[in-house]
Amino acid sequence: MSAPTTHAGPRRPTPPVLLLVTEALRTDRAAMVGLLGTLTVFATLPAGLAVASGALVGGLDRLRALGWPGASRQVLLAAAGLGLVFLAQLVLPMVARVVAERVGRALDRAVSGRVVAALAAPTGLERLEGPDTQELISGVRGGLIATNLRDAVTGLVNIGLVRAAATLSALVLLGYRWWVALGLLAAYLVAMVVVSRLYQRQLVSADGTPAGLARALYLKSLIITPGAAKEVRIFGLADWLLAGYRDEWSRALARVRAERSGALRVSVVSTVAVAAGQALVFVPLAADLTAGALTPGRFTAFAVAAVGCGGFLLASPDLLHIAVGGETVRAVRELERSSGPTTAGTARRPVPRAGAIVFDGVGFRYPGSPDWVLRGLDLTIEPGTSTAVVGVNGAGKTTLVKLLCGFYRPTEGRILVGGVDLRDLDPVRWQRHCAALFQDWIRWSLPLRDNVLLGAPGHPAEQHELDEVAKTSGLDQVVDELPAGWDTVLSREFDGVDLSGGQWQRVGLARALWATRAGAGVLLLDEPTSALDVRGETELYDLLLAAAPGRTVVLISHRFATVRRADQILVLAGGRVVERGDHRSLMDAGGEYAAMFTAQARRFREEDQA
Ligand SMILES: Nc1ncnc2c1ncn2[C@@H]1O[C@H](COP(=O)(O)OP(=O)(O)OP(=O)(O)O)[C@@H](O)[C@H]1O
Repeated sequence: MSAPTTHAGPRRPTPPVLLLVTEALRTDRAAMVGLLGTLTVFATLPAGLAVASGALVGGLDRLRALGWPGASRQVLLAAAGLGLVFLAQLVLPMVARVVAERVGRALDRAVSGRVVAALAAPTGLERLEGPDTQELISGVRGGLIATNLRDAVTGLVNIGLVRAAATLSALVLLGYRWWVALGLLAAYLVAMVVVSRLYQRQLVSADGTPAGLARALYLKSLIITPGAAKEVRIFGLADWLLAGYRDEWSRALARVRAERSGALRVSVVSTVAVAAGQALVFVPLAADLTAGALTPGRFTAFAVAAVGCGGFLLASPDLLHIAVGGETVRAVRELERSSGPTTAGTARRPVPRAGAIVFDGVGFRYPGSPDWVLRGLDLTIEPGTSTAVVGVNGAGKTTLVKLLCGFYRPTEGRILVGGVDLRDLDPVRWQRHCAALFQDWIRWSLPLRDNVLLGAPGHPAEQHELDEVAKTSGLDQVVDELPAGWDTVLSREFDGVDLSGGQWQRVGLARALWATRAGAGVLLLDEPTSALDVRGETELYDLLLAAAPGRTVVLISHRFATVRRADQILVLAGGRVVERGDHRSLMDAGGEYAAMFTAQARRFREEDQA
């Protein structure tokens, strides 16, 4: 049953100004209230200017008629008022801009932190890989959010200052002739709508720009990234990367630039048209002055008010900054909304201590992809046993592990853990229960000790336990050779050392093992030892199994010498398990496994003989 509809049409999106003001108030209420107060005071200044200059001219008029000291009080008061207004007009915008800068920076920090928190919160990867999220991530990483929000808050203040002042000036004109004030206001409103539309169009044309800019910056960064340095040199990629960077950069900005020049033309035309309207106000004013219907003082007050209305004409980039900042806030709110249910959903059952892992008719397509990676997948992994998964490249082995970790939900079918659907388990506890080493595990630029301990942050680190883990993963020799042992930073970038591929793999294994020590019951290894020689890998696997008694181990490997030791071997093809059994039974069956094993064994024999 679908949820009852609460409104007839799509809801109007909240205007960017409102979004920015509410977020800014949430971030730094005191500064924002001060800012709004400053704006309110500033808004009265042009009206004050009109009144004070009118009073001064009127006073001078009286002075001519009455002389000193009869009109002196009015003249002096008006002059003092005028001076105060000028001073405030000078000081208040400066104060407002400084406060706006502070609020903008605070907002930027808060929003960037919220994006990171929202991205880190979900246990699944779907949201993280979505194109909208990618754009936000590009924005956070490239510092674009920082610029967006700071410029938007400053823009709010700039526009707020002039618009508020212009509105009060228009109100002063009401005291002259209501139809003049309203006519002028109507003309300005039309111009404002036209200009806002133009900026909105610019915003639409900027859609996708952050992603384009991020691609460009990525290409440029490759030229100076140590990790890419070898290939950049050996294949002579520097020129190609630089050209690609320039190309992506200008393509990303091409539409924005084209739109910007169009916008400039139209805003100039609308500004001139409205300025002409404003000038027309001086016709009745002059006529009334000449006819004696207006005193020189009142004429001056209204003339100054008419000029003060010019703030409406402002078609500045601030409007674009406000629109962009508003969109950023909207996107962040949307991200937070969509991240919420994944973490705080209904799935709260504790992880069963015992019981098999069962894939029951599991089918899976990656979000947005029409292709089934797995379909009709049935398999059982008994607790405390080892299972090896084999299959050709792209068969879906890693995908199977990712589903098991709860990074994605099956498109169809279900995964049961001790009889409980994975969807109903507490996702965070389940992920802590799985220790995994993926093909692309992280090489933290941190001391070796942290590289291992991060397998279970917060778990008390006893040195003898760390040493045992190092022994099991073959890391002990590496520790002995490192200049500062466990405290050696594993990165040259941070004044440390770098390890070989095989040594790094042992670090990764030690991390996964540390997680099992901390209580993880399932050990998932996705080609964890591909950089080791065959003998090293086989020995290591034996050690691992011995070091993780009672743990459920799932191993993905293309090395059959290792695979053969598993209690159960699954052959994956066409998205399903096509063969299962232990090494002996699969060899006896003479199927795909036997063929792959024999081919690999023959190759190794030939290599040995050679
Ligand atoms: N994040 C993703 N989004 C869309 N498709 C993906 C994603 N990750 C993997 N795939 C696709 O899913 C299929 C299975 O990939 P998977 O990595 O599970 O294969 P594999 O058996 O582990 O391969 P290999 O032996 O090469 O590691 C491939 O066609 C791959 O392109």
